[in-house]
Amino acid sequence: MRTSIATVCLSGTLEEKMHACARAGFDGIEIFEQDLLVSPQSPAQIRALAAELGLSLDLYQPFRDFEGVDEQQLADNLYRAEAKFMLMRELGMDLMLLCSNVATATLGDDGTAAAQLRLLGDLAARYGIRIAYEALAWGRFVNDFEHAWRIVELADHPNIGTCLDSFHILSRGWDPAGIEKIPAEKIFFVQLADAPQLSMDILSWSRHYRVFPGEGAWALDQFLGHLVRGGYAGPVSLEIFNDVFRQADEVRTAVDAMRSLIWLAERTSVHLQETDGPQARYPMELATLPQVPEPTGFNFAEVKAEDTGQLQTLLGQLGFTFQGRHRTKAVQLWTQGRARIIINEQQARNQEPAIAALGFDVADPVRAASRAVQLKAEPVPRQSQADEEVLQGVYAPDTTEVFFCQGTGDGTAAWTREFARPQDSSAAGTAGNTGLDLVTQVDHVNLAQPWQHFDESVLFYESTLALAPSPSTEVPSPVGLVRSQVMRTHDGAVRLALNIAPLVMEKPGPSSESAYPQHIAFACTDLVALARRAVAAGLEFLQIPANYYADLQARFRLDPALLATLQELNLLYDRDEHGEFLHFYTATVGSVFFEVVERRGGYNGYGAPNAPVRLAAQYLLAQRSRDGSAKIAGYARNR
Ligand SMILES: O=C(O)c1ccc(O)c(O)c1
Ligand SMILES: [Mg+2]
Repeated sequence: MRTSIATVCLSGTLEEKMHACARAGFDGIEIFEQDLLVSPQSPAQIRALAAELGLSLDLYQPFRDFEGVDEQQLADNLYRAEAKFMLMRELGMDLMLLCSNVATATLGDDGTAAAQLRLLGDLAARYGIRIAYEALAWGRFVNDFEHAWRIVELADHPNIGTCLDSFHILSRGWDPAGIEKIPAEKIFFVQLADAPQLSMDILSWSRHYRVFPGEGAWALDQFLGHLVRGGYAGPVSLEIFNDVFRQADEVRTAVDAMRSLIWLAERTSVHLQETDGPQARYPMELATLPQVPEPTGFNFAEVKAEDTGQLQTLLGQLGFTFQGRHRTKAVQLWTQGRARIIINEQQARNQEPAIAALGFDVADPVRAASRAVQLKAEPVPRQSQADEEVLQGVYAPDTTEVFFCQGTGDGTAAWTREFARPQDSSAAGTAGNTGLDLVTQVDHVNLAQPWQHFDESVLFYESTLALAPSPSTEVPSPVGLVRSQVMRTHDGAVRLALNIAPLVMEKPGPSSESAYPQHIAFACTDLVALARRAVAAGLEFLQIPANYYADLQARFRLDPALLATLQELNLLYDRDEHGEFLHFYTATVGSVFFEVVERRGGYNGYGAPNAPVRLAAQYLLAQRSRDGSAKIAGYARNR
C-alpha cells in the first residue's frame, strides 16, 4: 500500500510538515494549496525538498467551483486552472483534485458538467496533468460519489477521473459497496478519514472533527476493502481536518497518522481474508502485523517518586506487604493478592509521586513488543543484568511506559524473584500488612491524557494492546468537564480509563504534563472490612459530603445500616442491573491516589455517578492544602 497524507493534517510550515511526513515514513503527500501560498519557498525549492526527503508529491488540492457554470464563468475558471497547471509543472506534479462545485454552479445537468470537465481535461492534457473529481458532501448539485462518477464517465476523457474520500461517502450514509463498480483505473486518488458519530451539519463535522482511521466510528477496513477488491492500487491518503491536530506537534501527529494506516492495512487484510478467503489476491499489497490476543491482566503498576515515604505509608495502610528491594536497583516491591506495585526511586530527583509504568500480562511478550514497534511505538531503553528478566516496553503517547510481561495462569511474575526483603524489614520504614489479603488484583488504572494526544492514545492502546474503547463520558468537575474514555478487554481483566483534564489543570511550561491526579484502583473482596482496617491503620480517606449520602438514599432506598456504614467510612456506592459497586479513594500524594473497589454481582462500571463527587472533594482538598501550604498536589485552580 502506498501511503500519503495531506499537509492540512498537520501544524507548522510546509517545510516542517514535509519533514514530519518523511520522518514518519510516508511515501508521499498531498500539497494543500493554502500551505504553498503562505510558504516563502519557491515551487522549485519545494520540489527539491520533496526529492531530498524521498516524498512523492501525489496531489495538488483543492481546485474549487469549476463545473456547472455559465460561459463567462467557465472561461474564467479555465484561466484559473491553467495558472495552477503551470504551477504544478514547476512543482513536478501531475494530479490535481477538483471538488464538486459548492458556490458558483447554476446548471445542474450532468451533460453540462461533463462537457465542461472534458474541456478541463483537454487543457490539463497539454500539461501532462490529470484531474481527480471529488463529490463534496455539501456540493451544490453533486454530493454523492456515484453521481460524481457518472459525470466522469460521461466526460469520457483520459485525463478526468474521480477521487473517493471516505468522509464524503460515509458522512452521508452512502453505501461504499458501490465503489467496486467503478473501474479501478478511473479512481485517480483515494482519501481516508474517520470521524466520531456526531449530529451536526456535515460541513462543520468535516472541517473540524475528522480523525485518523481507527480513531472514529467508521468501518474503514470495509471501506478500503471495497477499493482493494475493486482493484485499486494507487496511494491511500489521509485528509484530516481536525482542530486539535492543527495545534499539536506535527512530528507526533504524523506518527499517529502513520500508525493509523499501518493498523488499517492489517485490519483490511484480515477483513478481506474473512470475506474472500485466504487465497484471494489483489493488486494492492496489504502488510500485516504479528497478531496478539488481549492482555489477561495487569502485571504491575509502577510509581516513580523521589520521596517514597507517603506512598509506603498509604500502601501499608491499604494492607500491602513490602516484599523488599531490587537486588541492584533503587526499586521497591509491594504486593497484595495479585496486585503488584513498584516504587521506583531511580532518576526521580524532584519527582513528585506519579504513575510511570504499567505492565500487562500477555501471551507472548516478544511478539507483543514487536507488534507495538511495527506500529511505530518507541521502545523503552532498559538496562538489565544478565541474570534478570528482560522486560520489553514502549512509550504510550502520554509517556507512560507500557511493558509486555509474561502472563501466567497462577498470577505470578518471574521478575519478583529479583526482590529480596532486607533482614530488618523496618528498613523500608513501614510495617506493612499483618492480616489477610483483601485486595485481589488491580481493577483499573486511570491515566490523565494531554488534551492534544487523546485520540492518539485511544488508537495506541487499541492497536498495540487490543483494548477496545467503551463509549466515552464527560464528568463535571469544579474546573471544567473531564472527558473519560475507558479502554478494556472484553472480560474486564484489563481496564484503563483515559481522562483529558480541563486545561486549567495542565501544568504551565513546555511539557504538557498534567496536574490532574491519576490513580490505581484495587479490587477487593470485602470493602467494608478493608476500610475498617485502613481506618485503624490511620489511612486518610477522601472525605465525601453528607449531601451525597442523602442523594444515595433517595436514589437507591438503601438499608439504613448500610447507608450509615457508607457514610461513616466515606465509601461510595453505585448499582446497576447487574450488581453493586462499593469504593473509596485515598488522599493524593504527588499526582497519585489509590482507589479500592468491591464489585458485587456482575457490576461492570466504575461508579460514574460518583466521579463528580470525587473530583469536587479532591478540588477542595487541594485548595485547603494549598492554603495551608502543604505540598499535596491536587488540582486547585492556578490563580
Ligand atoms: O472542506 C473542503 O473544502 C474540502 C476540500 C478538499 C477536500 O478533498 C475535501 O474533502 C474537503
Ligand atoms: Mg477530500
